[in-house]
Amino acid sequence: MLQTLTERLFDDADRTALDPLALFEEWFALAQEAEPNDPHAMAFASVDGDGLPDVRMVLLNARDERGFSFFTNFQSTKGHQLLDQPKGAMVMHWKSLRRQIRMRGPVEQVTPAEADAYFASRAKGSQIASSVSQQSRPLENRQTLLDEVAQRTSQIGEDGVTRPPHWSGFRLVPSSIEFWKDGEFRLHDRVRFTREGIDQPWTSQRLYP
Ligand SMILES: Cc1cc2nc3c(=O)[nH]c(=O)nc-3n(C[C@H](O)[C@H](O)[C@H](O)COP(=O)(O)O)c2cc1C
Ligand SMILES: Cc1ncc(COP(=O)(O)O)c(CN)c1O
Repeated sequence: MLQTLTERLFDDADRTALDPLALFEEWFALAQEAEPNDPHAMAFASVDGDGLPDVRMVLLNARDERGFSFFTNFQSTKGHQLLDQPKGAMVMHWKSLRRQIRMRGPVEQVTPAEADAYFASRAKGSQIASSVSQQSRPLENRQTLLDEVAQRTSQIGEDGVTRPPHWSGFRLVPSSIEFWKDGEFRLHDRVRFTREGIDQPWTSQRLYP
């Protein structure tokens, strides 16, 4: 009988040839079926200049062998933190599945072409919001934001919205990926994959829960 990747993941006799990115896809597909909303939401942690961690939710965008990306304002708090210290960690927790995936690693910027392509695919309202929002900076009141959006909307008219140069994507290049699945009486299953670099092989290890 054909085993799922997850069955092989937690089968201690047979884990060697497993690709954590393929496992991610298996779990993410289940999450897309089961989660009531935002299966692609992830908490993303960065550190500030004092080494104090910071964390917020973002939406996972593209993912491939290069890493896992999300889009944001590079002038936001997280933008400054990640430009200054390009490393991060993320966690996705799917309550409906009782499963968690964590990753850590260096962070790089997506290419301008990738950012342009994704920005162009977004709803015009979201494009305008991203071009107006001075994300993470003080806002006097909500009406100010609404006025700025209205002004930009009438300026743009029927034209397309150009991606602001400070709105782009960060890509987490995982050096570790951990899979966690809920078990009875807290006897959860955990397996962590690590690698020395992006072109190095993954090795895996079961961990105490
Ligand atoms: C489910 C969810 C998804 C979010 N996705 C994003 C996102 O993809 N990009 C983004 O910039 N902010 C996103 N936000 C808002 C961030 O959590 C955060 O408030 C904002 O980016 C400012 O963070 P910062 O001050 O640490 O830079 C999301 C919030 C939630 C609750
Ligand atoms: C401020 C902000 N920017 C970007 C995003 C990503 O969403 P999308 O690119 O799908 O509009 C979100 C999602 N909640 C957001 O809140």
